[in-house]
Amino acid sequence: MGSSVDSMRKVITGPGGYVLEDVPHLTDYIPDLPAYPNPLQDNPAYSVVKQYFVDVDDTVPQKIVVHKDGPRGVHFRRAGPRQKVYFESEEVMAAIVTCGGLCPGLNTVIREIVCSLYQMYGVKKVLGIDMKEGNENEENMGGYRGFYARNTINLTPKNVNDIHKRGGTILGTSRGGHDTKKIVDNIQDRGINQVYIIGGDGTQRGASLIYEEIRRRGLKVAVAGIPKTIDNDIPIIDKSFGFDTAVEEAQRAINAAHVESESQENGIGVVKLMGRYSGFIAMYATLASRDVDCCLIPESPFYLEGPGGLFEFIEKRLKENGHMVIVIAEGAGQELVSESMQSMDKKDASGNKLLQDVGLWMSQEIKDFFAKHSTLKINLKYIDPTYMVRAVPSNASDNVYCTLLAQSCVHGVMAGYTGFTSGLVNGRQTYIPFYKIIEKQNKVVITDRMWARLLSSTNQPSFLTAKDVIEDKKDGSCSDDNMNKEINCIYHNAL
Ligand SMILES: Nc1ncnc2c1ncn2[C@@H]1O[C@H](COP(=O)(O)OP(=O)(O)O)[C@@H](O)[C@H]1O
Ligand SMILES: O=P(O)(O)OC[C@H]1O[C@](O)(COP(=O)(O)O)[C@@H](O)[C@@H]1O
Ligand SMILES: [Mg+2]
Repeated sequence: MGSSVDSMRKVITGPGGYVLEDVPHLTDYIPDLPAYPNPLQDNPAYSVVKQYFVDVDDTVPQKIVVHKDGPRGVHFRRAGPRQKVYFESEEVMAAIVTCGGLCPGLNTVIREIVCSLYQMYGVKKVLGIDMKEGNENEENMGGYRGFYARNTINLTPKNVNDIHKRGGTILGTSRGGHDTKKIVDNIQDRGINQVYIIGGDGTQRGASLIYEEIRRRGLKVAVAGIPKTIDNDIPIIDKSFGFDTAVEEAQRAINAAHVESESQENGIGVVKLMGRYSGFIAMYATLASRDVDCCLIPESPFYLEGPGGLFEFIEKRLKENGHMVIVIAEGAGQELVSESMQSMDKKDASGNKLLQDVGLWMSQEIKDFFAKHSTLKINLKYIDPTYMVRAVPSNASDNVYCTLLAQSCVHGVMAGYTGFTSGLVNGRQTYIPFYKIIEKQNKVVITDRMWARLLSSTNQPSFLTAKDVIEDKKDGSCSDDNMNKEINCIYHNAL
């Protein structure tokens, strides 16, 4: 076995091309840290479970589909309770923060972190980095800004008892305002030694900077992330929590579009769904619904006019069926909108591109085209349920998923791991180092099998020429990584 460690990466290699992308541990920079027996060994609920503690050498492969002659490949540390912990119950002062956009399941994760700390590890001090109510001052918003607002809420199993039944986050959230030094000063001032950060790709980037600064200062503070993204755009993990709920909620809008369109002559229902850079919600909602005739996502450029274009397809489908439903992800076709409207290059406080309303724009373009160039008299209804899919409470399967993510995260932190994100990889809970989570964004690969499944289910044009496909494959974007993710998404959705 070989190993290489720098301040960012801990990589262990083994026979047959085995690679472990390990996560940092507090003892990497505080060598004489005392360890204690895990209190779970005396917990009646767990002590009867054979092999409840995870073997330190257990790891989970990133790819489960491998060629018989291929290397064993990248692995991640398996999550779960360890024999030893590096925090005594009484010394723990934990903090939980939620950042970025909303996502179903945020409250479930908060609840389960609190309950796991209290009930499994006997911890009594858990703070929520909270939004101060009734004050419009920017300093008092939730998310990372909440660290400077000096506003915390004591979280106990009692006061989080039924929060998982509510959408949103009881702690509030925000975009922008990440100041690493100020945040770490605040963590130090308050005596916080465990930080649980729930958020998307931007949040995990921020969490990674916080971890690095804490390590630079040599503090005994563990930093852990729980990946949150409604868009499912975080790499490596099978899927993000709340995604199933969002897809389910999107069905309601698609159903409405279908009922509306079917009830009128040449009815067209247009539904806009979330997906700034990645079209996973639109793709899965389309595959689930079977009422959708055309799904448009940011990863698949499309065009309106001429042979093989959207207008031609709409006309054909209306002549065949008398009605149709189009699902469009909000990030799709942005270049077309910019061409025809004044280009808007604005960003939000976190630096995310602000989008123009492609659904509204496309609906108008379709109406104009049919008014001017077709004998068909269309009836178009535009449905925009974007925020509805993320403001709802998480469904049953997401609740279970959130619970396991939160428990895994707490076990990892108590065991002294830091600088990691808790994530599901090939159906197993793992610890993934921050740098792997933030190195790229997960996108739908339109030359992979899942998109082909969608195209064959809707029978829509691919808007791609053979030349585009060859160039896309040359780019290497047809990755095995994504293939694995898709296989797993199907597997989990099927459960
Ligand atoms: N590159 C970055 N470095 C540090 N903090 C970041 C970075 N990108 C985003 N953040 C912070 O993370 C928080 C959430 O980011 P945002 O992009 O809005 O949502 P999400 O985490 O869901 O992607 C914001 O407070 C933002 O300032
Ligand atoms: O209007 P807001 O709150 O900025 O949120 C809109 C955006 O949030 C998203 O849901 C993604 O947000 P996150 O990266 O925070 O998960 C996008 O799909 C959408 O464009
Ligand atoms: Mg994001």
